[in-house]
Amino acid sequence: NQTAQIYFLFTDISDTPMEFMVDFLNKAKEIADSNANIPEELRVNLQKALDIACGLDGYLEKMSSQESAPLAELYQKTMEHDWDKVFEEGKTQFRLPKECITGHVEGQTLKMLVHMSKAKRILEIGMFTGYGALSMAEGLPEDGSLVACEIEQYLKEFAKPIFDRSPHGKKITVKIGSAMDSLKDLAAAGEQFDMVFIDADKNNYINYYKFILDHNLLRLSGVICVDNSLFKAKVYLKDTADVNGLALRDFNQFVKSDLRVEQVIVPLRDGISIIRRVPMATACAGTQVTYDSKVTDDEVFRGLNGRSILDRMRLDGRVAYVTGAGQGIGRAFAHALGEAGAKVAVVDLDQGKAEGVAEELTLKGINCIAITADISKSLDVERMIDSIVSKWGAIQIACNNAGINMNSASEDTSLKEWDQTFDVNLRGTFMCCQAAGRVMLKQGYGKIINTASMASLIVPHPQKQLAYNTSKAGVVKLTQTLGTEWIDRGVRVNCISPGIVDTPLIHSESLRPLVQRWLSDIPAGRLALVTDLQAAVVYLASDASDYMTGHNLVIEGGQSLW
Ligand SMILES: C[S@@+](CC[C@H](N)C(=O)[O-])C[C@H]1O[C@@H](n2cnc3c(N)ncnc32)[C@H](O)[C@@H]1O
Repeated sequence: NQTAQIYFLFTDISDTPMEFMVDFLNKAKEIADSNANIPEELRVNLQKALDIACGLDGYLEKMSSQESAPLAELYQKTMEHDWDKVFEEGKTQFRLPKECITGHVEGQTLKMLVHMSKAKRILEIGMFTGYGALSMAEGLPEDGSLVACEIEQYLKEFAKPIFDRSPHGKKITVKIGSAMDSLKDLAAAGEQFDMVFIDADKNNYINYYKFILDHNLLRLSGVICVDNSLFKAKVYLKDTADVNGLALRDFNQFVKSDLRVEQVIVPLRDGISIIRRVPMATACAGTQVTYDSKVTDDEVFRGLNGRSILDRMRLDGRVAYVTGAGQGIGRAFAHALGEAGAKVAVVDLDQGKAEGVAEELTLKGINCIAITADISKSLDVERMIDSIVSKWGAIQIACNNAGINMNSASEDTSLKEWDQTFDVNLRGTFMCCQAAGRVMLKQGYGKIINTASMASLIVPHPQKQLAYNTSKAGVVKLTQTLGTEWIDRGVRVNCISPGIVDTPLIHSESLRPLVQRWLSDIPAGRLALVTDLQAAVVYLASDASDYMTGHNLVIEGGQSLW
């Protein structure tokens, strides 16, 4: 049986419930085969059970993504090493069984959990030769880090050359000593982790777990993974006398009853518990928890409607549009709203640009459509709103960002330039606000975010831009008026006033020489980047800003204050 052969390549000592099951079935099958009185049907059924049990681990190995070359090397080096000899030579304090390595499927599972939980800081308790540590480090972002606690100095040296060969090894710091002492040091230093992997001495699991939660080593909504939580099935077998099995049984029960967390045990290999720290609202739901008298049990403590502040900034299920989204600030707004969970209509005068940004969003898994519209034309504005509503049935977020800027000395400003600027910047913004506002007033909910400008507050110089400055001052007054007129019907209107933003527009031949001059006027010492504005649009689009209306949120590196 080929799958059985693959399976036996990986381990020669039974260590997991499935491996024990295979052993027992093999023995039963042997007995059946050597006994002529056994009914054929029993033999056939035993073989079927054996095929299922035998095939599982090999199949999981084959179907899980391949491990990296350094991980494969680490696995092989661990398997080939003579661990009894190093123990007898006094190089390790304990006799280390090579089977305690996490290995391919579990390593990939941990790496996947790191990705899914977006962990940046990981704590591992019990590193052995570093297979799990390196697997998790591979799932971390470039600036992520992992602290591995290990009692054996020998193992740190064993793992080092392979960590050094991996591009992810630099994320790992090994702390040698008893894990409990290391946890105390980490807590004293105020460290916190997004994910903890407990995989050391089984009798201490409960102490590690309690210490981690009681000393806030796990951040809010962090995850603890625990290896061997099925402990060779001993946690649920009635006749268990094994101390480690009993320790794990108590541990599982303790976690199950702990209101601060939720747990599942995944029956992979020897069992992996995934334990999530729950928000206070979930922890307290349906329970009569009585706190210490110093605790104020209110919405600040539990989170408004049970949602933490970052959850309240999520835009999942909302429909947004952004005008002028083909480039610059509008493109950054479209990405930001999409990343926060909204569906986004990417609106631009230039069809190619709108489609380009929509393609970017699609690649990131954001639901979107591209719409070509000239927002200075009322028919285009109506068509834009109608197509969004017919596609998605609502509009919760309207981001009126499209604008133009032309430079001329005021004595030379033509009426054509004035009208064109006002047609887009003010009349166009008004038409968009009105069309989106009508939909939102009917819904009883909406967030309008207009792009104004620092030019609404100061007169940027030395460039001359009368029409632009005046139109943007108009956008602020439009925002204030609508913001107060519609708030009692659930529609908030705010605007963002960026300072001078580093977009292709300011690299034009006429403006480029002015950059040095502008920089000397900006306390922050640099121009704004479009990414500096993204959090503001998400905040104003979210429930977290519900009490804010008619506001002009100025983001200019302090320029308007000098
Ligand atoms: C099951 S192995 C860890 C496997 C490892 N997580 C991996 O990915 O391959 C357990 C490790 O915990 C270490 N260990 C046991 N007791 C410890 C303690 N009190 N403090 C720190 N490490 C300990 C052992 O030396 C051993 O290397």
